[in-house]
Amino acid sequence: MSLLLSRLSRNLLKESRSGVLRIRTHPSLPQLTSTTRSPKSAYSPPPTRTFTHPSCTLRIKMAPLDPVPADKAALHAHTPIVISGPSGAGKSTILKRLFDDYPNKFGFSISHTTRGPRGSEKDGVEYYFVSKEEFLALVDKKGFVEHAQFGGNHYGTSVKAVNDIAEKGQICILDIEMEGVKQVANHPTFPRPRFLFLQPPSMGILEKRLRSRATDKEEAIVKRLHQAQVEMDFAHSGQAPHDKIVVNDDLDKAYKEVKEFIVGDEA
Ligand SMILES: Nc1ncnc2c1ncn2[C@@H]1O[C@H](COP(=O)(O)OP(=O)(O)OP(=O)(O)O)[C@@H](O)[C@H]1O
Repeated sequence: MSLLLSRLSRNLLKESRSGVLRIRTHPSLPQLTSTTRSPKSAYSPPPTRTFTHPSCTLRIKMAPLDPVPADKAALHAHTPIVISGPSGAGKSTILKRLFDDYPNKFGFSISHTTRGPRGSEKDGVEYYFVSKEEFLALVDKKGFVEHAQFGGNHYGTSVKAVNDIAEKGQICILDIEMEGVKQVANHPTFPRPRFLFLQPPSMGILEKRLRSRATDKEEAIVKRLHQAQVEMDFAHSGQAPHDKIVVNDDLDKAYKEVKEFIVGDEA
């Protein structure tokens, strides 16, 4: 029986890696029969597979790795760009210029959230509004390229939402913070995007810009500066996936560098 179990676990390992069930038993072993209880919807818990052998019954929860397949051809043709950098580094300023210069070339993916809609927000427009159970089921299925929890609510960028942009023939721009960057870089199936880090010239200049932006209270500025140092340390740690670091000192110069990185020959 232990031989049977070890064969089963080896085969199940193969299945969980490939997402395809392959049960190959040794000819000397009794035939195994299996049945699957399928999930009711895309967000339901994973199916259960029951293996029956004359001496025992094995019930295993299947958790396929890639139930939300990435459209690799579209993502290759329109490779998403992950832009990150400390708050106040100038990401929005530079992206706005880029979108103005290249209307229709870029798209932002629609995120999922477990928070309720506010005001006139509509499902599938500002966000996909889902329940916590639906969100966590998608997390289990590796359906998010990155996700996080803020203020008791979950937020995430789904593989499908990024696919949708690439399938429309646009480059998806993901403006995300450090933990999200790590998740995207380590996603088991999502094709590697291109990573750009926007860096302020110095912490002193970043502080000045945050203060003159005048959108935050003192406490928030102190928090942002602390986090900025963490992000800068990560960016220069040798562990970061960044393909390019642009220092945003002179805005025109920084924009030119970002543009060249993102649109290449078209710049
Ligand atoms: N090169 C630059 N020189 C001077 N000021 C700049 C430069 N780049 C951006 N700024 C200013 O710095 C402030 C912060 O920029 P911005 O809001 O684009 O940063 P951000 O990285 O998008 O921040 P957040 O992550 O908080 O959204 C803005 O007031 C912007 O006008």
